[in-house]
Amino acid sequence: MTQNLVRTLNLKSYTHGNASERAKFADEFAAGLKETGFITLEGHGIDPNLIKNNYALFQEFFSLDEETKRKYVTVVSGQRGYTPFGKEHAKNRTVGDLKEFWHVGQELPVGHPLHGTDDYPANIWVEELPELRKQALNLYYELERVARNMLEALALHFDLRLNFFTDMIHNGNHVLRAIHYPPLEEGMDPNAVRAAQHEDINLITLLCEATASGLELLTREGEWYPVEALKGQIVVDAGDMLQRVTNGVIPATTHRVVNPKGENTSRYSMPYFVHPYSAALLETIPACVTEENPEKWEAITAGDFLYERLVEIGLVKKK
Ligand SMILES: O=C(O)CCC(=O)C(=O)O
Ligand SMILES: [Fe+2]
Repeated sequence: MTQNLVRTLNLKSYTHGNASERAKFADEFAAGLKETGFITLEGHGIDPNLIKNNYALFQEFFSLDEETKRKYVTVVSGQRGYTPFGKEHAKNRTVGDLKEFWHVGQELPVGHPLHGTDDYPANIWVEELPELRKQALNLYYELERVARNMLEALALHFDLRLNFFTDMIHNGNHVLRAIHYPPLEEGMDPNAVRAAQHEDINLITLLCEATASGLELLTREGEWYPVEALKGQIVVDAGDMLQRVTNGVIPATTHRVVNPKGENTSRYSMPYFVHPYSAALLETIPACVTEENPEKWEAITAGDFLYERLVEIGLVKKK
């Protein structure tokens, strides 16, 4: 494979461009999501040191002893704090993925009607790493800013009002997930993989460059293809919720993380799952319904959709 299938875009041509540059960015973003499901993004303006500091702090967290880490396992929903190794599995699989991770969620102001509700449990923080809170929240809101730009561009592409998606993600239930994939151990389940093939649940996902390769996308021709990001790039892909509101015009991207082929080392990554607020209705964009592409899904709230999927992947028990 000589040519890179994944398009690289520069966000500055949207945020600082003229009308035609903005339209070009929007159309290329949508084209990338349709062709391969991924694009790599430059010019997003996130300070490389912020990403570096977060990786360093989360690496420190994952290297704490098991007993200390287990203090941060939450009972609420797996949506905040620590999830131990092997718990999450892809939809329709029973073997757990070879990863442990930490979740940071939206912080709503005290007094906000949704503050502290089941949908927005409070974040928990690591006593042993007091610096983590500030660094993780800074990254969280920087990624939210980039997500807003990307979703506004998508609205432009679909000829919708520009705030069509950004209204949905106001106080969105986004999750920043810091993942550690430890080195493979001898005697592990031969079927276990770092992250089995799946689609993300949310609208779009932004991933700061991981510390090692392994991420792969499934092409429309059914072949696995490595997604490589250069230092400082963010990779962006489409989730189930975007597939749903676009009536499949933008399919959810199937991807996975394969086990290391060369050196057996840890891998760290930080996906940011961009979610609507829980009561937002996932309704089909009328222009995405045509005679050849009749409406596929009924409207559902983002919260109900998320709940169904969290049960399927083992992070939440059915009520
Ligand atoms: O680790 C990665 O690069 C991707 C992880 C991922 O796909 C996920 O957690 O949904
Ligand atoms: Fe994913």
